Amino acid sequence: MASSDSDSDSEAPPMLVPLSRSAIPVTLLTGCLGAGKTTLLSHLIKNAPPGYRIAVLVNELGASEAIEAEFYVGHASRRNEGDDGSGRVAGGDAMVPMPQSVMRARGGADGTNAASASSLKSSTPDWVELPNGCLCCTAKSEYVQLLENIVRTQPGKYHHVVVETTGVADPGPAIEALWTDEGMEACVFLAGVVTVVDAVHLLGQYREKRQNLNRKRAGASAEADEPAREAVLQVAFADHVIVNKCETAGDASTAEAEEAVRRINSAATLERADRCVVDVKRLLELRALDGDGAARAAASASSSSSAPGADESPSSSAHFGGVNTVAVDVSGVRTESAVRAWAESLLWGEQVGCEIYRLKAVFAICADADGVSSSPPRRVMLQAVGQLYELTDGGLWPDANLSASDYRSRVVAIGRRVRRTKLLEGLL
Ligand SMILES: Nc1nc2c(ncn2[C@@H]2O[C@H](COP(=O)(O)OP(=O)(O)OP(=O)(O)O)[C@@H](O)[C@H]2O)c(=O)[nH]1
Repeated sequence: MASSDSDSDSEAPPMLVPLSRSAIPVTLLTGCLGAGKTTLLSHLIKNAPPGYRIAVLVNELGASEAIEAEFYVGHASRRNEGDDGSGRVAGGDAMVPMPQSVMRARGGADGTNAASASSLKSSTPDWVELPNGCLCCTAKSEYVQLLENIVRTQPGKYHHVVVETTGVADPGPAIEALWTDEGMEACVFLAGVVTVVDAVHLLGQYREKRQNLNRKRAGASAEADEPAREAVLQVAFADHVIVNKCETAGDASTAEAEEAVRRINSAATLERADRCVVDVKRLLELRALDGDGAARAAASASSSSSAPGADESPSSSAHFGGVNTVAVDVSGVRTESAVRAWAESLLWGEQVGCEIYRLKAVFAICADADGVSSSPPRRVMLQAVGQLYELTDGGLWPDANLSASDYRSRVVAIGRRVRRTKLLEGLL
């Protein structure tokens, strides 16, 4: 319905309708303190295609009880106007994030900050109010609403949203919130999880974890190993990992860091970088959470994670709190009901003995949930994040002339204490 709030509105030119009304991708950016997340944001914003506007939401857990929330808005087009959008970003060792366009608020006790919000609103149209609260544990609904605000109140303004989680966050709840909120599906979708790791310090963080575990066994506090635990989780939940600071780390340490990433999560794509100079197009076009993303990840999980016995090797995951990747291939066709029963038992069962963070699979399905059979079978992709899962129909299996036993389904699981035998239960 047309709005006629004021005379000025009626005289204004009609609002431009975005060329594409499709949902806006949201990329979740994680990584340990100092790994290079801000450096990556700066690189993304400066090198996005002209006119491609990225809203960046930063949520940090401060040293005190107070939560600091910031909202940056990147203007990719400024680089074409002789201004990189920051005034201070380019050059030098100290990378400073988009300071000209930073808006900051500290929420009040009631979760709002009306006074500063209104003064900021008057000075900039880019203000979005962020209630107080931690993105990853208490502010799920506010976080979702904020993203809705960014997209719905300024239609057509942004082409992409990047949410940077705090440097010590477990990204699981944030991913689940984004992936599941039905109200958001109309205007935004989770495009993928990008994790920046520091090639110089990654292995040190994991070694620290082992030391902390030893200390814990000797009676130290349970919180002692939290940062390292989160470092492992950030890699485990990733769809794309940027191994940063490679030049400083040198070839040997970089290779070791890559090997560590692969052992935790061999389904994620991996990219080396210095100062997070990465392929911007690849990052902006990441679509990891759809059916095709599941198929790509399942196909590319390294063969080492599918080797029988690899999951039982003490060295495979001991350094990483038992977090590993296991890939299995199974032949034959299955019904959708059987696949759902298998997934629910694995993800929801109380006696499973493992904890699944991400699950990606491609199945040959001979009958849908209503029992309607298909010959050739259908290609159905499965994605799971934590306890949530989704099946996506990929159409008829491309090769129609196989005998039933020649269809090969593939499952890749990333989690804690994942075992081949456990994945295969209910599939064979
Ligand atoms: N030597 C080197 N330093 C880098 C590289 N990338 C980033 N840095 C520096 O590392 C420091 C941390 O980088 P940031 O981008 O602020 O890291 P961050 O992940 O945003 O850090 P937090 O916000 O504290 O979590 C900065 O001083 C960067 O300039 C790199 O490839 N090599």
